[in-house]
Amino acid sequence: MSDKNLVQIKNLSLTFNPGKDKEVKALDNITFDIKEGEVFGLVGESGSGKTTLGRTILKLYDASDGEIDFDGKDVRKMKGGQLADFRKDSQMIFQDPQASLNGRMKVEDIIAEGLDIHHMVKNKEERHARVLELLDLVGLNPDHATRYPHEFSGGQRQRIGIARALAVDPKFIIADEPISALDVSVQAQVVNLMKDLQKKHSLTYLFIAHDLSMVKYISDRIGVLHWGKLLELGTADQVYNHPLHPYTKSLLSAIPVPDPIAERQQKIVDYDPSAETDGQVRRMVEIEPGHSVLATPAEAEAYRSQA
Ligand SMILES: Nc1ncnc2c1ncn2[C@@H]1O[C@H](COP(=O)(O)OP(=O)(O)OP(=O)(O)O)[C@@H](O)[C@H]1O
Repeated sequence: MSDKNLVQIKNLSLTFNPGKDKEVKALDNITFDIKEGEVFGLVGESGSGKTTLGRTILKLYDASDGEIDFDGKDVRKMKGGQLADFRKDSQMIFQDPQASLNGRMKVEDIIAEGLDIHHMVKNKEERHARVLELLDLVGLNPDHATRYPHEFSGGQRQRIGIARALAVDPKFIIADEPISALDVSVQAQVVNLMKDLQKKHSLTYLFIAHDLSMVKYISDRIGVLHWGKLLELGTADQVYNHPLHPYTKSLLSAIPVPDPIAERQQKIVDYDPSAETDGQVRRMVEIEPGHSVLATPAEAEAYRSQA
């Protein structure tokens, strides 16, 4: 991992349907950065704003406020050639490979779509050779190129999604719950593959999940999102093994324990979110090096004595 920030997000907010009945503050003043070559895990329960954050970083949604920089360039202002380069450099892997792969297209054409759009191959032979290379990279066979998505298992389909994302040599990948729809038995394989590819190709990931256990394994740092706010940010070890915010503690306590005896003793920590709406101003405060929590000055003091 380098010291350079590839992605910098500052005071990012997005309100859907502003001023209307259905107004939702999906992102609320979020600030963090992702270093080049880093795996940044983003966790939070359903509706916390994870997908919205990913899509806003990729300029698929327009932010209401704040800054997004990618490789030193202002994403919100990108257009023309600069936007086209950004669309190539940043790719997405989706939760449900069944829904995100066009069922009427052969695997070869699915994987090569980005190559065609960005004019990255000169002819059919080069295109085919690149597809075979990508299939091999994600652990699939050359004869899979001529098949359709429905002929594959969930894990294999996600490998196709990964090959499609990697085809255009991206720098940054947002993986939006890439293993949630898969059988538990293949989840680890897909995470391992993603980890290997990240190292091999010096990729930077934003890895989104609702469960801390998988994110902990793949991430360098983890951010915890709730109701559109980043509540805690730290290294995977800090957040997973030494959580500070009560919401993070609650999330951790809900992770299923595979040992039946331990499970009987497992105590779910309830979270009372009323503090989030008490009208007090909270900022991200660094409690120990690299470990920050959204807190009032008084709460920060309490966290400090706890850490
Ligand atoms: N296009 C949209 N228009 C209006 N509201 C939206 C839109 N997309 C998301 N929201 C709302 O924004 C909030 C955040 O949703 P988002 O999908 O980002 O959460 P999430 O953490 O990704 O959840 P999940 O894990 O279920 O995908 C939710 O209250 C959701 O209803």
